[in-house]
Amino acid sequence: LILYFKSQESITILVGDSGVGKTSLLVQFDQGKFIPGSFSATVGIGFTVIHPIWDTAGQERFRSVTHAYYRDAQALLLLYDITSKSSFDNTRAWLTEIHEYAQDDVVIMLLGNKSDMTSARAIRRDEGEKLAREYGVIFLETSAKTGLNVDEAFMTVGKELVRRSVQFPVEPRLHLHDVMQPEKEPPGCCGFSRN
Ligand SMILES: Nc1nc2c(ncn2[C@@H]2O[C@H](COP(=O)(O)OP(=O)(O)OP(=O)(O)O)[C@@H](O)[C@H]2O)c(=O)[nH]1
Repeated sequence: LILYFKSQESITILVGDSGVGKTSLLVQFDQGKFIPGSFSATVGIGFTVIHPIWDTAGQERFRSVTHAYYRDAQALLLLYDITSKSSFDNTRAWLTEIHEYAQDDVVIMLLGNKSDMTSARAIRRDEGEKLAREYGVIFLETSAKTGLNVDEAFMTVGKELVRRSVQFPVEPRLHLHDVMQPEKEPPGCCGFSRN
């Protein structure tokens, strides 16, 4: 699970089974490139200076830590791997957990990742669409490898957050300086004003 802090003090987190491509998707969005191979296990909560990202590696033993973060998320990207039926089946459990711990008005997006792997596909696009309809969430198929729909996914979430903030303005719940070490923040990073 990764926490991704973006402009306007919105917090987006990526969730989904291990290996579905959460880190790869974020790297593709952030740096516009695909770095093949698994990322070395990020233990506990890590930090990258490029953008403020917390990565808790999506491992079971960190679950209690990650539950606390659901509360502060304005948006959630829930990923499955289109070549892995179990990762797709588990999205229901993730959605249950999200509904239990996240805010009621959180923006949720279901992403079928690795859509470039057409010959190994195990989940049809319409199965993803159907699940998304059932839960009333937005759906896209993405590829962290080719970049397909990666920007669109983050942009769609951003637009939805703006739309909702116009309709239902709320005070930000978590300030960046509550969770970041000031000396690690690059000047002008992230469009936040510190107050
Ligand atoms: N072909 C293809 N491979 C991908 C894609 N996204 C990720 N991968 C590969 O899938 C593997 C897992 O990707 P990660 O980004 O580490 O997955 P993760 O969800 O962050 O995994 P955890 O950190 O264990 O939770 C790596 O070998 C990636 O290179 C994709 O869109 N297409």
